[in-house]
Amino acid sequence: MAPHAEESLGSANGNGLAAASTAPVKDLFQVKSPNVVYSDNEINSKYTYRTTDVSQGEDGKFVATPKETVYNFKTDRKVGKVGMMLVGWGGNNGTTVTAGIIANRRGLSWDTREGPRKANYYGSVVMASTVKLGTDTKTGAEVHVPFHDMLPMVHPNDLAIGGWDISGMDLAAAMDRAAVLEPTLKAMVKKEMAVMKPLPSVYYPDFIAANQEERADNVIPGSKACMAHVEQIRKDIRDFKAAHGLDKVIVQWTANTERYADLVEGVNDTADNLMKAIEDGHEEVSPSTIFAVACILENAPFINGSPQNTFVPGAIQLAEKHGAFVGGDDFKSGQTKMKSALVDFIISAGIKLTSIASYNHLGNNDGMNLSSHRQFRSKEISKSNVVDDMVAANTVLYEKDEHPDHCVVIKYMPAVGDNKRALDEYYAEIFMGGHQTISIFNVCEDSLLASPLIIDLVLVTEMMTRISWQAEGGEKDFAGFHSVLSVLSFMLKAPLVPPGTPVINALAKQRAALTNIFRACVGLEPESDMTLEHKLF
Ligand SMILES: NC(=O)c1ccc[n+]([C@@H]2O[C@H](COP(=O)([O-])OP(=O)(O)OC[C@H]3O[C@@H](n4cnc5c(N)ncnc54)[C@H](O)[C@@H]3O)[C@@H](O)[C@H]2O)c1
Ligand SMILES: O=P([O-])([O-])O[C@@H]1[C@@H](O)[C@H](O)[C@@H](O)[C@H](O)[C@@H]1O
Repeated sequence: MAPHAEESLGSANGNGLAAASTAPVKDLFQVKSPNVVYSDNEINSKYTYRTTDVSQGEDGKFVATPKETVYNFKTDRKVGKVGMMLVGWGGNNGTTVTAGIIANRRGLSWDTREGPRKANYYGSVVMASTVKLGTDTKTGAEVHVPFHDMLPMVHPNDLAIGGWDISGMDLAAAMDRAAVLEPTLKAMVKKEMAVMKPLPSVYYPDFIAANQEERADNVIPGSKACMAHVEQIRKDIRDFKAAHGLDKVIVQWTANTERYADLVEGVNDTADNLMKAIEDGHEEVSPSTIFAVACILENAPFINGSPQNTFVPGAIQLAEKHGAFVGGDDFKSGQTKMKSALVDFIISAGIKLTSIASYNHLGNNDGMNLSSHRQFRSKEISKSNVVDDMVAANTVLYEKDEHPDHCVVIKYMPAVGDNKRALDEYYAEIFMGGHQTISIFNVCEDSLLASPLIIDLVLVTEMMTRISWQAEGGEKDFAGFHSVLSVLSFMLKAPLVPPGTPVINALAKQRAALTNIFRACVGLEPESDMTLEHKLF
């Protein structure tokens, strides 16, 4: 039985899947410390953040100075009723994640040719991974807890789900079109999904491949930016929130990859110019930026799961101005997720990676859209930049501006459908003139890897709306994290970061940042893995 019992099943209708009634979640652990105070509504922690300031003297020698900053973190323990609205809801990812949540909520099992399968959240770092809490006082063994239990988080089974699509197909028919899930599972969720209808969306043909036009039968009138589109999307969000009695809505772009928008001074360089460009119907304002602006104005966090530059500088400035959360870009599901771990291992092992060849082919609609060069170019950028920080960090192996050869190839092969074939070759120089070649062949249903990321992005983003911070002794009152949620980077290929801050792509560092920020909210130190208790005795 799913954690949230049958009687909590929400109904499905044209507004989408209703939220389930949230059973109160019990704490799996409490921290016993003078720096942590639990009340019914809040967890308050005092956290000493320890870093090292580095300066370089005239003689070129570094001087490293330990630094301590004390923060107070406040976490609202009330989860409330949460909705997820997907742009591109009728696509492979949108239909798959919706069916997956219904199956988990109902605790479904279904037959496959390899035997019975049960609903699960595998591939979700929040729902299917654990975090080391500490060491057992008696046995010295490590104690791990489910990531989801680190803080009071919303459960995906309880999410209300809705969204938009330029294709008006109902979710059951769209799930069939996606051809991702087993027929036995589809049959079990078909009835609920057949009554779910995507809301009409904005469609500016020049931003996605021309081959997408045939499915665009559910569009809001107008083929370029206008304020009426912004207001319609804002109204859709308000109506969805009211229809399901929600406390908040998180919106994600899982629609087609768009071409990059040109960055034009006076058009999308500032918040005011972007708003004026929308008023004026400027052709460089994309549908995804229209959604971003609408969500910012509606204070609904907006996450971009595709690689295009939705967050033009004016959109970032608008989010900062309104204190609204944004995040992106491009779900990091398979080939790139592996690359960000493998490159980190190779280079941090002192092996000189000199060439990365990344090829994949797939036959789903995403692949068809990417068969158009301008849309592929958006994806090529997000898939290529993922090694930059790891290379730049190793000045022993690489001269300044030296980096491995790196190519990204994506081909559309309809026959394989959603079952993406990814082939990678990593070529490296090793000791005394030797070479190492690592070849990887990775087959996966792309949407089954991306759907758990959509869930993680909602869960972590929603959690971030309930965490505030204050510098100890500072005049400023408690405030939210910066509008650009770089803490989401573990789920994204091209992490969006606050302007002027570094981009971290190394997968282990991204996960550590996420888990250690959650640990700080309950007053726990980062996990150092030093295990001195097992070395100094
Ligand atoms: N593993 C993955 O599946 C994966 C990984 C990383 C990124 N992505 C990105 O996620 C996105 C979705 O992937 P998918 O496989 O679900 O693609 P898909 O083509 O199956 O679904 C996209 C949906 O968006 C709809 N759409 C297009 N323009 C729209 C608009 N302006 N408003 C509303 N709906 C619109 C389409 O009709 C379609 O139903 C793509 O951009 C893809 O590059 C996917
Ligand atoms: O996440 P990842 O596996 O590196 O990259 C994937 C690409 O390889 C694939 O071609 C594309 O269709 C998916 O949208 C996704 O971006």
